[in-house]
Amino acid sequence: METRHFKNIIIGFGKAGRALAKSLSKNGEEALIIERDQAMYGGTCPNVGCAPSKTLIVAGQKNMNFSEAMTTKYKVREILHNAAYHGVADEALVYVMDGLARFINSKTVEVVNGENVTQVIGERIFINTGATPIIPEIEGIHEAKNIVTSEGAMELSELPKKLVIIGAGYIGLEFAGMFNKFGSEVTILEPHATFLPKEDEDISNEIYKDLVAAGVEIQLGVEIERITDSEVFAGGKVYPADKILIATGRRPNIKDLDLEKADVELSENGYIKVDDDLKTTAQNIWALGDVRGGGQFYYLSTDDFRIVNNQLFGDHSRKLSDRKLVPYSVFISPTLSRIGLDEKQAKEAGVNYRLFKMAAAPIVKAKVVQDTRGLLKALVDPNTDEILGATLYHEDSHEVINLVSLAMKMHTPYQVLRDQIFTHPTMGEGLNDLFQNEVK
Ligand SMILES: Cc1cc2nc3c(=O)[nH]c(=O)nc-3n(C[C@H](O)[C@H](O)[C@H](O)COP(=O)(O)OP(=O)(O)OC[C@H]3O[C@@H](n4cnc5c(N)ncnc54)[C@H](O)[C@@H]3O)c2cc1C
Ligand SMILES: NC(=O)c1ccc[n+]([C@@H]2O[C@H](COP(=O)([O-])OP(=O)(O)OC[C@H]3O[C@@H](n4cnc5c(N)ncnc54)[C@H](O)[C@@H]3O)[C@@H](O)[C@H]2O)c1
Repeated sequence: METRHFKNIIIGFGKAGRALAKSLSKNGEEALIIERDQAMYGGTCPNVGCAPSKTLIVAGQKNMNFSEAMTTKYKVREILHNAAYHGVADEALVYVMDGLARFINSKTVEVVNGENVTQVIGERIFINTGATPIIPEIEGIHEAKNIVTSEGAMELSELPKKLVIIGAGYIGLEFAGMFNKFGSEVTILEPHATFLPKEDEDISNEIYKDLVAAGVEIQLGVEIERITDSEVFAGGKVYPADKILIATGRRPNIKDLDLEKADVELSENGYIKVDDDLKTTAQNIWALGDVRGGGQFYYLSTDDFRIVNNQLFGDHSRKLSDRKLVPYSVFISPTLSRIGLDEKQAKEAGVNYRLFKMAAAPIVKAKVVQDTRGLLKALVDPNTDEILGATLYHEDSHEVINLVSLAMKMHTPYQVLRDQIFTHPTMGEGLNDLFQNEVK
């Protein structure tokens, strides 16, 4: 068996891994990046995650039909896939190896590619293997022919007439909105009795109302009993389906890694355990991105890269524990975006706050784009005037939330956003209005 030595080995071609490979090369160090599937060069986001799903969502909003949208998605995916691959593989000191990686010990990794097995020995090893859909144990799920995950749902050659989605999380809601826009009859089945339990009730009520008004059926508090090729039995009812999308969360890709051989331990929730430097329990091994838990977002994988890169080539000041504010956006229509505390959390934590709240309808840009749905909320610290959190449910909120996020990070008093000059007409101007609308 061939054995090769590299100073740095990266397992998985995810966002953090490819950014790190590039940086290592730019800093004069050799890096091997191992990927089990050539179609996944670049990882989940450009190939089967964020980018293709958002391309389809936007295509639907532009009133493309399903087939046109799919053609567009394939084009965008190819561009992003190639850019991700060449952005790394063309680096002078980066080597790409195809195959499934598994540990032999904490310095040695075996890479299996069909009949070929290569051993690679590395001084440092970085695990960036991402996550994969959870398929829950529901009777019939493994036999039923029309089951898809998010990946399969974005590869369909025909629009399903009736789509049943199991799970009302990020993927469930985004795909519900998307397929509904293309013309599918969509039903979401969710065992949790509360819709969007993490959000304030006034926000989740608005979203529920808008999805139902668009034609999405949402069944909450239903236990999924059984699945056949064309039906889902849940909560004592039968839901006919041409396709059944399983959107019940994603688990870390660790099954094939033989982590115990490298003394890499897992945390209680089953993700790779890391310290404040993203080091695992093995001193020469790090874990980055979805595989280590802590929020499955592209931008957190990017930020994990920044932490490790700062250790290797910076002043080692950047720590995981510094990451206190993480915004998120759910790409339904309109988009839900949030950062920091909402009212529910503030009350639970006994945090005093001033509440600012307004409907999206008065914002001029909302009228211009003829989408006046939505609600904006922000919490402000009564002592410091700093923003404690904001939930924005409106057109383009995924852009506006980044302004609020920056203001919070810079400890900017809310009056700055209230009085800021924004260009017109933009949804950002809504912040001028929001911070004048205190609820007393
Ligand atoms: C449908 C969908 C939509 C999403 N939308 C968004 C969004 O809008 N915004 C957002 O921020 N996030 C979104 N996400 C989440 C986002 O895609 C992930 O958080 C992010 O891509 C994780 O990247 P990563 O660096 O952890 O690894 P990944 O990009 O998942 O890469 C891991 C790579 O490792 C490879 N691999 C695994 N095991 C091995 C092994 N043993 N040997 C060799 N290679 C291996 C895999 O094939 C894969 O290419 C979405 C996810 C999905 C599924
Ligand atoms: N806009 C974005 O940033 C974006 C978009 C898509 C995905 N993602 C990432 O991908 C991850 C995975 O998304 P997801 O929607 O699969 O997971 P999720 O954790 O967001 O939602 C899973 C849903 O499935 C339900 N569920 C769990 N087990 C079930 C079962 N056995 N039967 C029926 N329902 C069940 C849960 O109650 C929950 O509502 C997200 O956590 C997110 O981090 C992000």
